[in-house]
Amino acid sequence: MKILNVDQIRALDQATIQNEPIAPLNLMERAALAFVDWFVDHFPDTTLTKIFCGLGNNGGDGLAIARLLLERQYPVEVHVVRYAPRESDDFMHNHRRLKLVTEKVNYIEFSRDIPALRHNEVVIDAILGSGLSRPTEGIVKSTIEAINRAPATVVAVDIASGLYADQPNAEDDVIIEPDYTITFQLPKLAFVLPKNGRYVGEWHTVDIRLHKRYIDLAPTPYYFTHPREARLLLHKRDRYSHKGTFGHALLLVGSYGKMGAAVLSARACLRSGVGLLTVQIPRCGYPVLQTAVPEAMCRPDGHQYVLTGPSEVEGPPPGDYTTVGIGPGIGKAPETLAMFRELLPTLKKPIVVDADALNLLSENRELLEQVPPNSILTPHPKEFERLTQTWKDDYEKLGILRDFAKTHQVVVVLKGAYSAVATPAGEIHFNGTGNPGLSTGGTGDVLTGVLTALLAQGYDPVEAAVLGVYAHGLAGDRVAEQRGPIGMVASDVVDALRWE
Ligand SMILES: NC(=O)C1=CN([C@@H]2O[C@H](COP(=O)(O)OP(=O)(O)OC[C@H]3O[C@@H](n4cnc5c(N)ncnc54)[C@H](O)[C@@H]3O)[C@@H](O)[C@H]2O)[C@@H](O)CC1
Ligand SMILES: Nc1ncnc2c1ncn2[C@@H]1O[C@H](COP(=O)(O)OP(=O)(O)O)[C@@H](O)[C@H]1O
Ligand SMILES: [K+]
Repeated sequence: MKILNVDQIRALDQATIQNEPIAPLNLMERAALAFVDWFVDHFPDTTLTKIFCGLGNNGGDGLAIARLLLERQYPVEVHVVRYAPRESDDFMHNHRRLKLVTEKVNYIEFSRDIPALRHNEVVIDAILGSGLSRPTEGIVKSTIEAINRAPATVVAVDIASGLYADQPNAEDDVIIEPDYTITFQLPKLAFVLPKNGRYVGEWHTVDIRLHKRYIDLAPTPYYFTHPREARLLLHKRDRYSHKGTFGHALLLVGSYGKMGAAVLSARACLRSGVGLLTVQIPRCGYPVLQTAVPEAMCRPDGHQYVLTGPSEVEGPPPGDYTTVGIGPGIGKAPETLAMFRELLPTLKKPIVVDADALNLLSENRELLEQVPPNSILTPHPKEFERLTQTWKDDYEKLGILRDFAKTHQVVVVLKGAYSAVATPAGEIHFNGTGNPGLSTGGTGDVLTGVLTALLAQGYDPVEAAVLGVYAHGLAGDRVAEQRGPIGMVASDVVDALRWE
């Protein structure tokens, strides 16, 4: 699903109006109806609903929503924040329509006009939408502050008032802090950026049938992975397949004290459909791995505690495996760096690079050029900062991320809430699965195993990253559903992986 910028959203509205064709007022009615359909599914008709409207089209939406809820017998109060002398045309039309249904429309010009808000009430925020062009001030700002102080549940129409859809806000901007944002047709870039968490809440898109052809043709580097899109990436298994069909992966993982990372990545790799798995671990990990992961073959390293490369047992060179996953738990010993330095030029196919292997790249930047093209790098923000530079805001970070993936021709999974998969072509795919329960040691090692398995099965690296990140997050969501997010451990995530 595409993420478009504000200019494109405006053009998309116009394209819909001209090509469908549909009158602007009817498009607003359709938007209001879609919002109301969601709203009545979530709040009973006894909910006292206070709708705050601005004077633009977001306010127009709010007035239409008020009328539609009144028709459905909801107890509704309308409060228009009168911050300017002029209203938009569609605001005026909806104002007239609303007046046919109720005489009671309140106007907020001064702070004393702001109504009291209680915990069992719902506030609908329709003050400002995607037309925001400057920081909130005056009575708009005071109203937003009052809403944010109140214990009521807040639902934002399209986007929280005061939040820019596609550019950074200033630290001191006053912005609605909604519980929910119900947005029209496509998500906004602002919704998936860490700084904005409290200005978005739980967000949902509602379909208002905007012009499909315009959306299909609109150029954008930003995408949000819809569950349907993720499922389409999944390869079907042939009836006559055999274990050779699904690749032979080599994981280079673990060190003394961090053998858990090796076990987690190996188990996740097996649970993600790899045909055969060999794991090279320092000698001290041999009994651990053979016991915890009997399905994997083991290549004990010549070194007792860290990876050095040469193995005690015969085996093909790493370049002969279908793919290699390296990093979880390996540490940064000089011997391990030497191994990494020797290994990289021998690899020709895409690999997965995580954790300390990424830190080795940051500290030895010349190695970056040796990483096979289209490899998948999976940094968390700190690791990514070490690989690149600091950023002043989330938007600058996205620019750095796109540049890095393009310059080095790699796929980068920047992990966290809404993990971002950056492609060598400069696109970014945001992932919506996962929850804060995943913020616990080892879940990243699980992701490395997942991605290594997908590469081994012949997935295109971008598709592997998008699908793997999606499935990993979904596994976390299954665990959260069953036992709650707090106390989830990485092994639970492995067990909850499903490929269907
Ligand atoms: N155009 C369309 O066909 C549709 C638009 N829709 C709604 O329209 C909204 C966008 O409407 P608008 O473009 O009118 O935008 P807004 O409703 O955000 O209002 C913009 C107006 O407010 C002013 N303004 C901007 N920042 C301000 C601030 N900080 N303080 C005070 N005034 C400020 C602007 O100068 C402009 O006059 C969307 O968010 C959505 O809710 C929906 O009805 C769907 C269809
Ligand atoms: N709040 C969150 N919401 C969704 N996913 C999260 C959240 N916090 C962490 N994750 C996911 O958990 C994983 C953590 O990886 P990482 O930081 O490398 O952990 P570790 O190094 O301990 O294995 C990543 O896949 C990340 O996207
Ligand atoms: K709003």
